[in-house]
Amino acid sequence: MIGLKKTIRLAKTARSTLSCGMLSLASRNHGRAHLVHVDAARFLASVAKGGLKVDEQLVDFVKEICPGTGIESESFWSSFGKMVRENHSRNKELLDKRSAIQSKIDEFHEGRSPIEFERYKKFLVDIGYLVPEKEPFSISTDCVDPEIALVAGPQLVCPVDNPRFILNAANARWGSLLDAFYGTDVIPEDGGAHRGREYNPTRGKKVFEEVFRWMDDIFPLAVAKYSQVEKFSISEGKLTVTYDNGKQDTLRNGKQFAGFLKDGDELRSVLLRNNGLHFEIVIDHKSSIGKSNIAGIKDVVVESALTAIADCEDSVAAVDAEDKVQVYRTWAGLMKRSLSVEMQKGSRMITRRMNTDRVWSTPAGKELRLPGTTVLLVRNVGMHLYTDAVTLEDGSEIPEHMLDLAVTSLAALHDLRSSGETKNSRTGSVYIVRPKMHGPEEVEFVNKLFNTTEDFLGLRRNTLKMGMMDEERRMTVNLYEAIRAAKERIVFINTGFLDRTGDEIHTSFRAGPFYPKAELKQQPWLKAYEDWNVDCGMLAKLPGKAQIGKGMWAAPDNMRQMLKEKIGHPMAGANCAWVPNPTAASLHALHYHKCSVQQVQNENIAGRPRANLDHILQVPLLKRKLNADEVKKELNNNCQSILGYVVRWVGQGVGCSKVPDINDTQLMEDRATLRISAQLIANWLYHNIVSKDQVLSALKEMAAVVDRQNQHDAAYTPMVGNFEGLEFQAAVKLILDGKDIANGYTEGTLVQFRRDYKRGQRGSRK
Ligand SMILES: CC(=O)SCCNC(=O)CCNC(=O)[C@H](O)C(C)(C)COP(=O)(O)OP(=O)(O)OC[C@H]1O[C@@H](n2cnc3c(N)ncnc32)[C@H](O)[C@@H]1OP(=O)(O)O
Ligand SMILES: O=CC(=O)O
Ligand SMILES: [Mg+2]
Repeated sequence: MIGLKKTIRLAKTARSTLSCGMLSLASRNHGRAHLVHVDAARFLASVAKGGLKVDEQLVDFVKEICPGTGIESESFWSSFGKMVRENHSRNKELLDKRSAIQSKIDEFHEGRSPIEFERYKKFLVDIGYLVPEKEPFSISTDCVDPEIALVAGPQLVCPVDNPRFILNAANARWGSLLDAFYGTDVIPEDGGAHRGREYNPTRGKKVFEEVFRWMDDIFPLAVAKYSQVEKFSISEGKLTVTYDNGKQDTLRNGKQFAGFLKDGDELRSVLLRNNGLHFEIVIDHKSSIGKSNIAGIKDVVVESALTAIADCEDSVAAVDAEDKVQVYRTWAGLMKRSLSVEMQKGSRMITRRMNTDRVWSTPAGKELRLPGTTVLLVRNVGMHLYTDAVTLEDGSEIPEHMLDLAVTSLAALHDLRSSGETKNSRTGSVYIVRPKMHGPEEVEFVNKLFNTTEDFLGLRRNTLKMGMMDEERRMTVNLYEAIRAAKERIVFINTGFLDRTGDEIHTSFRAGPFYPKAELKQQPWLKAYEDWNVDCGMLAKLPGKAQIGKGMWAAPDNMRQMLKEKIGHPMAGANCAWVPNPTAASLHALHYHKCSVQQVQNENIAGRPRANLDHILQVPLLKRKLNADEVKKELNNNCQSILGYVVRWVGQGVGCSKVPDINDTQLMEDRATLRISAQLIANWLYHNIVSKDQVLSALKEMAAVVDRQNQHDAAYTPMVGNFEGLEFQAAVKLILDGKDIANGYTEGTLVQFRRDYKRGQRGSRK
């Protein structure tokens, strides 16, 4: 604990004041005096490094991960300090520019309805929102792993502050298709095929029927069906199947046979390949599942998530040095491949670690080695977040993304420098996803920070690759130029349609009320935005070097619907699309077998006219009258989602939750989905579709529902009876202040309330 005397001494010497655990420091910026308020305990527990004040937990952590990277911690802080000092003002300038542009747009719309389109478009050019496009170009990114550059497949996203989940994500390269069908709603539970605690053979039979149907489709046999196969064997480098009538057959396309494994004379595994993705038939006649079918198939394992994003951003609640160290330590554990978790699985304790490579024999008898893990990318936070884990000497917080960039890159040196057989990147790259950038100028700035980071970590130029989220409206409309600004290191453009929807509302907030959430998705802007992203990616020649990616399937329990619909992503020309968990990755992988993305890109997309920018700029304003029931339902639904998510964020530090909507559909909620819900209600409030009283009473009504949903969670504090509590108040603020919160981002509010919550907890522990 910090001594009171020391605190008071510092308060005096720094011409500062101390109140309620907060220290107010007098500071000057660009010649102007201002007060900086900092958490006294944190400020005093920080250490001077590189002209900054760094929380000692972070100092210790950096010391801990430096050995093996070739970087000394002192030199790291000194270079990092220089980067921050040289760039924090520019960061602020760019954020101010966002606000200035937004104010002009607000002014444009205020009191003017409907939008005069040509005038609006010209105005966007005049204020620098829409920038002119320059001459054609192609990206030149090199040293990209094939999982990103060449093979299309699912991309899993996972909060990096949860070691149990993130290890699962790293290992989600391979997943059991039998389990994916058995354990989800893909197979209906009627006709005795229910899921239960014990294995249900009726369901098991249906699972096999369904899996064989997919195999017949993807890896057809020349004559008959997989359900009729009694035996798999290998002779003279060829796969032979023997049917139950004794006849023999082989694959219609022999090239799909990629490898096998034998135990003595017994065939144990048959490996098939299609569109660069693998499918393994595991054979064991003695296993309980193997006994249930004539061919002795114990499992069908599919190559699932080729890549996974370890998320430091919207699915994570990291508000201070303690949380950031947890995030970074887990990422470092992945980069060192040393991360492990002792965990209870059923009635057993197990240790989860990262898988090693998998090895088969090729048909020609050579070794075939395939990665056992996904290629990991790390998503840093956006430019608008500031952290108190490191401050300038005057106590003001530094841009958190700079810290993320430097520390996640430092940790990744363990992978780059590793001489081990199994590496995250076999081509010597580090993959960093950058969210919420608003156009080329910001990309250029971030690109410069990448250069600086490479320089002080001693990395070859463009080792640090950039994944670029296309999730802000100003980013979308200037995407081609944004890609150009990072053309030597870009490895993906991904349509984060959730943030993008939130920004769609916030940007044109004053123009009028927006459609309810479900209808918003049906409006022309969304399809135009999705197509435009693919078109810009094709024009800049991403295929073969980088991914064109699509967004999250946010209903983790609706796998049947996902299996039906998410094929739309590869069919639209996307090399990857996001899934919320490993099972979804195994199922979504089937889409990339059915659809060759390369073929779609070459035949359907290359050369087509680019999607229409005018459609993207059509603001999806409500064009019909909503009745009272519709308003109430939408209001309740959004309040339920907001509270269900916020209550765990503020009270438990959980950044991503599964929250039931009003129809009892479990939805993945993160900061981006929160942004949509909060912005929509704030927008309706502003345009008098709902009143403040209606909002507050809906929140109270839904608080009771959310309390009930969480009643079995011992760590949960109910909101009913505690409406003054931080959890409830955070939700209120997100809506009531939604009009004025920069870009409608939720993180500032969440962080503030979570920090207060943690401070309160620390106080009560004293
Ligand atoms: C807009 C955007 O930014 S989208 C990107 C951000 N969103 C995400 O990253 C979503 C990630 N997904 C998740 O966090 C979770 O799946 C949630 C919160 C949606 C649901 O979590 P839960 O309710 O705990 O999941 P559920 O009970 O269905 O499954 C838990 C099991 O699945 C695994 N799992 C769930 N999600 C993931 C994941 N993303 N990666 C790896 N494993 C996962 C867990 O490890 C656990 O298995 P285990 O017991 O063997 O460890
Ligand atoms: O980050 C993803 C999104 O949809 O937002
Ligand atoms: Mg997002």
